[in-house]
Amino acid sequence: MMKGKERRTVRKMQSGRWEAERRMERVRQHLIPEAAKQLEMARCGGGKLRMRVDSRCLSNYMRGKHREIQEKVFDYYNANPQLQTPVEISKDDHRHLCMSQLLGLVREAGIRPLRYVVSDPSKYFAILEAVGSVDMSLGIKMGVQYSLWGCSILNLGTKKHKDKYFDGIDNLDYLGCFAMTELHHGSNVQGLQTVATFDPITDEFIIDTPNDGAIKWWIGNAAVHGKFATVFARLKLPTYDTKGLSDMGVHAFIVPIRDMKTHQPLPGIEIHDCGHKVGLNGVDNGALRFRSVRIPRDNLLNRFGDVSRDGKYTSSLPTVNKRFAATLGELVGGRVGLAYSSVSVLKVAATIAIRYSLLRQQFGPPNQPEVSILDYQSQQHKLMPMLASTYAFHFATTNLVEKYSQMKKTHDEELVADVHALSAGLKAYVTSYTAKSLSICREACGGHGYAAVNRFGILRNDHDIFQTFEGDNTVLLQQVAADLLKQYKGKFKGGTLAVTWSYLRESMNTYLSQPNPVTARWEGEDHLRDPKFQLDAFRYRTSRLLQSVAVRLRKHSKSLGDFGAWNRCLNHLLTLAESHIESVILAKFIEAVRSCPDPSSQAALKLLCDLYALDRIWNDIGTYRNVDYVAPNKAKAIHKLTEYLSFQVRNIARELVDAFDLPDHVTRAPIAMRSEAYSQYTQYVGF
Ligand SMILES: Cc1cc2nc3c(=O)[nH]c(=O)nc-3n(C[C@H](O)[C@H](O)[C@H](O)COP(=O)(O)OP(=O)(O)OC[C@H]3O[C@@H](n4cnc5c(N)ncnc54)[C@H](O)[C@@H]3O)c2cc1C
Repeated sequence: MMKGKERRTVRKMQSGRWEAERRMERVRQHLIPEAAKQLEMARCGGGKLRMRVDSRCLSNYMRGKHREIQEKVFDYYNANPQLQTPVEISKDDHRHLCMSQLLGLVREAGIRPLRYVVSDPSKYFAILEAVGSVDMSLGIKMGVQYSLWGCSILNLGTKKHKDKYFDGIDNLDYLGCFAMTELHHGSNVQGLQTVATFDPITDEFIIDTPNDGAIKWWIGNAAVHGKFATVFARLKLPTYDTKGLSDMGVHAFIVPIRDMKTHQPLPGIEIHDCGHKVGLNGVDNGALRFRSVRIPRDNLLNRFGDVSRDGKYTSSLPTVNKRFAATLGELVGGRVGLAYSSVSVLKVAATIAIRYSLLRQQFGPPNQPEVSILDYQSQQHKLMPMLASTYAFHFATTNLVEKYSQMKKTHDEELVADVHALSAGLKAYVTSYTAKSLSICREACGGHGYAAVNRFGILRNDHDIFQTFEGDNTVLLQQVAADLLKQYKGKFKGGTLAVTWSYLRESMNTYLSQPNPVTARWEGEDHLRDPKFQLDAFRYRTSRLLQSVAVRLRKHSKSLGDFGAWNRCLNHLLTLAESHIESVILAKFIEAVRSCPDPSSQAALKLLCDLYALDRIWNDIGTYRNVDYVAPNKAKAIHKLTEYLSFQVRNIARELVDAFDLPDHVTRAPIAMRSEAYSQYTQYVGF
């Protein structure tokens, strides 16, 4: 006699098998003949589709070493319903709630982010990611306090600043802002106009907003909560003859903006609210104007340049440009955090869209049950390459975080350059991809995707600005392209290549030769799924773009000058940067597949990795065709295989999103609940 539990297990297995059979029948008869053939093979022992994924096992491989603290964050907010952000909330209430959420995390849950920034940055980013899943406004508010205000003190200041401010920042007594952007200048930081003039008589700096264009704008934490701001201003020093002032370039200064007791703006400081935004309304962005605000000389964050009591300037770095680069270089942490958090947004969105697409049924063969919308090839085309990209980005950004942590420990110069370019490229690429995907997910969920409670609208509005702040994506991609060109030129001068670009060393010799007409025709599945073919294809494209843009720039600079030539080739340069970043992402994904110890998880990851690679190649098939890297028959085979891999991923899609390990109280959308999704949705509406 079977016991109750055994009976239930057998019933479950049977129903699972019947469901699989039913699906197979539907596929065979109506949907995808090619896929049906494969299913048939599987049944006859071909085994191709017998992929079993243990989502726990895969999740363990993915989750990284800081999952515990993320669970602490999730549990804390889950246990405090008053701290959960409702779907409808006014701007003022949202700001207030967001502040309470942050205070709760630090003072009740006892999480001290700034300590982790110093001791273990990857743990800090894990907290930031978890907090952003609770409410993106909270993630950004925390980022402003710790990644921007806190890190400006840690990275641009010296010991005296750390000693004075560390604890207050960590425990939120010293809420602060990062005041770089002005009304007239955002991306062009060297164009900032706020001035800090040294007064040798009083041993103070005088901070001034010389015109309306120099009003600090968009400053997070400024409108309501901030007590301090790190203000970026042009340092002006009296000349030796004391008849004029010399401009030493942009420097950072600590400026108290509100009274510690009364919380009123301090004399000379005018603060206004930037108002209601498209998203992130839990963050109080404000505008600041300074009128002869005096701060002690000690408030200059003096790691890269200092002013002595008698007004002399000293720096270990020889030029304004070098000091400026060093200052901005220290601020990459914010960018790393955004890239990492953007992947987390993509995971939430993909989970909601895929779970719902598995649940939702529309139409079907005559006289048979309706099919799940994820069985439609078009739905697979929308969501499966996105799922593959989410995995790809997960490994790439995890690696970025590790590199950043290592850089902070070693201060190795090569690593610093590498992290700088990589964080710019990944931030730009991943946030753009996520922004587009959020709209695709909304649409993939039809009308119910439009209900605010199902989250796509809020996620889309909150995340959209990730493409702009911490460096506009178009501007960041240009930094990547500029770095590639620098490496390319260096190579010809006999220099070495930074780690991330090291593949170019080979590319100069191999990839620039004409494509091989024989391999251009190879279309076998084994060849197309060979990581070597995939990486070669990505790298070939990057190397070609790099070489051709270098030639074009040289040609145009003769008549247009450097600035004009750069602008003439700008779209080409952006394509180059994206191509390079895709190569880096693929290389990391391939490495992650190879290192996975569990065979079934490894097989699932390999499938995703192939889909990521082939989908990207197909996406840019025109380029490959134009240069005959891929012959027509091969292009067709790539397309067919991409569709087929999407179908295969569909079969394990549930397990793959489960492996993201996002509890229902984090995804929150009723349509994506693991069970009773429809009834949770109807309950929300009031039935
Ligand atoms: C919600 C929010 C919060 C913010 N928080 C802060 C904060 O706390 N502190 C702070 O200092 N700042 C903050 N900012 C400002 C933010 O960092 C800037 O908006 C950002 O750096 C972009 O600058 P910009 O707005 O001047 O855009 P612009 O530089 O004017 O860009 C506008 C457009 O021009 C294009 N463009 C600009 N330059 C080039 C170029 N060289 N080549 C090609 N295209 C170009 C861009 O791609 C973009 O499409 C925040 C902004 C927002 C909206």
